[in-house]
Amino acid sequence: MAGRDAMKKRKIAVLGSRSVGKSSMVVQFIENHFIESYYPTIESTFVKSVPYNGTEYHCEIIDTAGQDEYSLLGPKHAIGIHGFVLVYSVASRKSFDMIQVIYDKIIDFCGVIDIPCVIVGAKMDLKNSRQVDSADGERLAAANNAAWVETSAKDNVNVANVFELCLAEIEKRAPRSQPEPKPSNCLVM
Ligand SMILES: Nc1nc2c(ncn2[C@@H]2O[C@H](COP(=O)(O)OP(=O)(O)OP(=O)(O)O)[C@@H](O)[C@H]2O)c(=O)[nH]1
Repeated sequence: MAGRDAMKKRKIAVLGSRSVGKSSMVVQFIENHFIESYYPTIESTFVKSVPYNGTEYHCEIIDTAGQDEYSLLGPKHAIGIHGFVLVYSVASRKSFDMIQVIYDKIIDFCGVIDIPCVIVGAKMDLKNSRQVDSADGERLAAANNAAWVETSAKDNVNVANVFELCLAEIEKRAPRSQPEPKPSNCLVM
């Protein structure tokens, strides 16, 4: 009999400052094209079956509205999230600085010390306007026990890796004896 493992469900929330490229990254992953224009997101949910490590994962990817330091985590918005993708633009130091702020809000809200998380340096094609070195991104991820990758939705570089890394972070924390990891019950709005 095909068990639950044949199609595991995973909810992934994509968070970060405004205009860092969250929607473009998700749309490139789901629909394989790049959005040139900027349309601020309210919230969109996408689904995709993602093969990882010999298993098909039914991923629900929640593309959230851009965050700032005043955005609040509200219990009314809390839903079961298994993994977090925190996105900054390599061309915006401010968006990079927001990553720790968002990370800490999630940790505080969930009352945990560690979450399955991938930190993403988006827009790596913008070589001439880079404000964040790769080494800074790697250091931030290491300090927070998170995975890290740089991407370009425009050139479709490393976009699929983001979601594979996120599944890896989720699965790393899932006890082998239990079929489903406990959702972290958090969503930053
Ligand atoms: N050069 C370049 N531009 C990008 C890339 N990804 C996104 N952009 C552009 O950046 C702008 C913002 O992209 P969005 O994907 O809408 O950003 P967002 O983070 O979803 O924005 P919010 O909805 O406000 O949170 C758009 O004009 C995109 O075309 C990329 O990889 N390279």
